[in-house]
Amino acid sequence: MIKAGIVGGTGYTGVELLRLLAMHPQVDVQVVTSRAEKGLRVDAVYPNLRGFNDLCFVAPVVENLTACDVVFFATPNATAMTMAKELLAADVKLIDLSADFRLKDVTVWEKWYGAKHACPELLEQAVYGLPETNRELIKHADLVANPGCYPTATQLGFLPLLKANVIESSMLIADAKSGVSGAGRSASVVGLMSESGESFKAYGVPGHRHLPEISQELSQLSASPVSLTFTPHLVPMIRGIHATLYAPLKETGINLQDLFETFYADEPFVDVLPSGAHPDTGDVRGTNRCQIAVHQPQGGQVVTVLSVIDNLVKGASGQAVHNMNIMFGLDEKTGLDQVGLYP
Ligand SMILES: NC(=O)C1=CN([C@@H]2O[C@H](COP(=O)(O)OP(=O)(O)OC[C@H]3O[C@@H](n4cnc5c(N)ncnc54)[C@H](OP(=O)(O)O)[C@@H]3O)[C@@H](O)[C@H]2O)C=CC1
Ligand SMILES: CC(=O)N[C@@H](CCC(=O)OP(=O)(O)O)C(=O)O
Repeated sequence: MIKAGIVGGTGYTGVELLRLLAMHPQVDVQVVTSRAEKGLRVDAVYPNLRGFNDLCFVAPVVENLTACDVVFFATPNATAMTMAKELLAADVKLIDLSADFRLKDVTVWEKWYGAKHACPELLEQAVYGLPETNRELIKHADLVANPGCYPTATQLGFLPLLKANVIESSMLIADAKSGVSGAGRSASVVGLMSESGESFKAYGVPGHRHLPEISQELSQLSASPVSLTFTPHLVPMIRGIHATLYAPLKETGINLQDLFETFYADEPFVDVLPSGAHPDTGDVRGTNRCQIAVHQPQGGQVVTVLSVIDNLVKGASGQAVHNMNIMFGLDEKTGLDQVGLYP
């Protein structure tokens, strides 16, 4: 059994990790941290875990985690980087759900995250954990930077088109919408029912911190430079991301459906829907799946890709478990092969 620890076990992605790992046949969660709930039983704070977890929350300190084989950081940005070096030195593999190790250039990271990076020397060895692009590197990684939720939905939609070099990579548009759980569990005015219910707004239009992440990763796959306009929106739902992606086609006679189906034929967690489909976030809720549809409206010059995920699963904790399966040589679907909730 793989001995796992979770730092930040009371947040939305931490609790989602606890749910997914409770159903994983080869993982034993041995440590779960929380500063606020330290000493309390996990299943007293989260009764949905009764019968699946008899641990108590402990403090997030290195000494509590060094006996683990793998530690997941489900913590705010700038937290994992304060403990990563010591844990790696103790032979613990790390999967960070935050953005601490996603960007390769420390000056770019410090600009977008507004903090000083505590261990820029680890950025080089960190592997960006999008299995669909980095599977071979993830197999041998000790430190995995789990992708952001918007970047996951966006990259998976653009990837087949960029790899096939059939779109103008300097004119990409990503119009993405997220449910409110994307903002985490901390209390905030924007998360109030009376603020986000029955209402819909864009935010981060001048620049969102996921822009450099998406640009960095897509640039590595593209034959020509990538330029992206990215607009996130907050929608009144709890889970889910819907990304509507646009790009000009270099030519119009391409069989886009065939291109996407072939590209993702062997991917366990990317499901290309039949021609003409309109994916629904409700169909991937609670699953590690990304469902994608590709359209060419009126047979014109622009390709429109629709990409949906559950932000807490494929956009965070499910993808983290997928990465763990790859790092430990398990069948990639272990613990993740589930049918979504409906409705
Ligand atoms: N929500 C989402 O859809 C997604 C989130 N992410 C990323 O995953 C990470 C976690 O997100 P989410 O679960 O939403 O966040 P939450 O705000 O819901 O939870 C944060 C958790 O971290 C703990 N924590 C906070 N500060 C510290 C600290 N300094 N040291 C140790 N533990 C700390 C908190 O517990 P306590 O304070 O009690 O210690 C809590 O358990 C973030 O970096 C987020 O950006 C990535 C993709 C999607
Ligand atoms: C709806 C909402 O607020 N979403 C968050 C992004 C989700 C996330 O957690 O992103 P990181 O992992 O990169 O921090 C936001 O826009 O800040």
